[in-house]
Formats: sequence, C-alpha cells, structure tokens
Amino acid sequence: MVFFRFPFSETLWTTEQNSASQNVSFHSFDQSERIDFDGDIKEISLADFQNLNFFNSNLSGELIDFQEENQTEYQQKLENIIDFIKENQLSKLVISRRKLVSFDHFSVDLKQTFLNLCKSYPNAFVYFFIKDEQCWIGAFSEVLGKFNKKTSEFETMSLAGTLRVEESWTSKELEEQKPVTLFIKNILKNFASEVEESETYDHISGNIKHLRTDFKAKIEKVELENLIAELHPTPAVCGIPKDLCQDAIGNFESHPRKLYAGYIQVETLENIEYFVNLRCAEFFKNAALIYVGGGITADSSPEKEWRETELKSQAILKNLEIKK
Ligand SMILES: C=C(O[C@@H]1C=C(C(=O)O)C=C[C@H]1O)C(=O)O
Repeated sequence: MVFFRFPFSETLWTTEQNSASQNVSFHSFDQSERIDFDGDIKEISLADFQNLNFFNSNLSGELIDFQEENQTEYQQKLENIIDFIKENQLSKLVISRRKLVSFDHFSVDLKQTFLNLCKSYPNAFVYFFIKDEQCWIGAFSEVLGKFNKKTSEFETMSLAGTLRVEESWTSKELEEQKPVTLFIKNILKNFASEVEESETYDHISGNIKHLRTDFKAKIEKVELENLIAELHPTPAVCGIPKDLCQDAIGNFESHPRKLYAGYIQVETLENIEYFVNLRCAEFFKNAALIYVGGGITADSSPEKEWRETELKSQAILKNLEIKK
C-alpha cells in the first residue's frame, strides 16, 4: 500500500486496492524499475490512518553486510570527482551517498514518521509505501512536472544550490543552479512556442534553502511523456551532458540509486504530477538507508559537500518516530 499527501494540503490519500486503474507509480533514477500501485486514488481520514500500525519490525526485507561510506572515503572520492569535472569541463555533476540508521537499539513507528514529515514539510509531497519487500518514505518539494489536463498548461522548476537558511548565496550556488535553468528552458522551447520564466528566488525546505526558478508552458498532451523523458533526470539530480553524467554517476557511486532521484507520478482528475524523489529513505526490518546527494562543481569543497549531505539527511532523521 501507498499513502501520500500533496504540497500545501492536509488531506491524506491512498489507493483503492480493488480497482485495476493505475494512478500512482514510482520510477527509479535509471528508469530500469517502476513500481505501480493499483486502484483509484481515495482519501483516507487521519483517524483511519492513525488506526493502522506499521513498524520496522513488520517489514520483511533485511539489510545485510552494509558498509557505510565514511566521511574520509566520501571526501576522497569527491577529490577525484572534482578532477574529473575539471578534465571534462562539466558545469556540475550530482553525487550521492547512503547514510545508515541501524535499528539495533530502537524501533521506528513508520506511520508516525510519515505524519511527522507531513507536519515538518507543508510544501512537500510526502509519501510512505510498503510493497513486496520494499518500503520507502520521502518528503520533498521539487516538481519535475505538473500537467493540467483541462488547460494543457505544464509547470516545472529549476531547483539547485543548497545552504542553511541563515547563510548568503555565493557564486558557487548561483553558478550551480544556472545549468539546471538553462537545460529546462531549452527542452521546454522544443515543446512550446512560449515559455514563461519567473525570477530566481529562495525555496525553503526545513532548515535549508535552495535557489528556484519556475517555468510555465502550454504543451500538447500527446507530448507529455516525451517531455518528461527528456527532462528526467535534470541536472538538479544528474548533470549535463546527461549521458556522460549518468555514466559517471554509475562509475563513481558505490551503490545503485534505486528510487532515489527518480520520480513519483500521480494522476488525479485535474492533473498529472511528477515529483522528484529526494529527501527519502529505504526502510528495512533492521535499518534504514537515507539517500542524500548534492551538485559537485569545479569550485566544490569536499568537506562542505559532506556537510551538505549531512544537513539534507536531517529531513528524514529528525522526523523518525523512535520507540525505545
Ligand atoms: C540531490 C539532492 O538535492 C538536489 C540537489 C541540490 C543541490 O545540489 O544543491 C538541491 C536540491 C535538489 O535539487 C538531494 O537532496 O539528495
């Protein structure tokens, strides 16, 4: 089953398990995996949701022989990546790692963790699912696309650059967000005669902020799938050129990204929406893996990049409902 909540809303949703339609699907970063949830979307009251019980001990998948990449190893790898970026003159490459949370000494209430995230991140798409051996929870506000079925209007955003809310932007973050904006604009221009672009402004997500530019364009409905295929993965989660960066990610990262940095597709009566799957974690019976990454540029400091991933991991960590 799957539960989710849309940005700026309090209603909780799930899917009706007795209908064959498919309106919710999770797509892996490399597009090799897709998890579909059968059934029409239906509202679930908070009281009904509260009556359900999901703990890590109910999960069947176990994490075995996991070696967590430590700070020294990660920073050394980033040194090599920065050399690679310079050699290939890349404007950015997004690299990630997995942070281990072991459940040896406590258990986690998954339902309450989801509710905590709903409360902490009102602007996020928040989800929680268990299907077969898999369980994921995530909460983030980056939209890959929102298509209005009535007006054919398509909205998307360029989101990149990360600092603590109280810090001031430097050229590093400004330069890091620009290729994302340019990439999105160039693709949209192939699908629409007019593309509306907003000013770039701060997008707050808990204790951190990102730079954000919004886009609007009218597109043909038949082109929607092609547009999403061209947009994903944007340089917010990958890099440009896309193919070279996807290969580099495969070579440098020591883990498969699975659903992290992929997208979640939800179709309602009015819209077809695509949310970027970040600030998320994969849950097992004995542990969770929090997936976190960031855009690396020629100007990156490996230590700051490590800290940025630690900061991003707080989104899940701080909202875990722990029972001793
Ligand atoms: C890659 C992540 O986030 C993305 C990368 C960002 C960055 O590099 O500054 C900012 C927001 C997201 O688009 C993540 O949260 O793991």
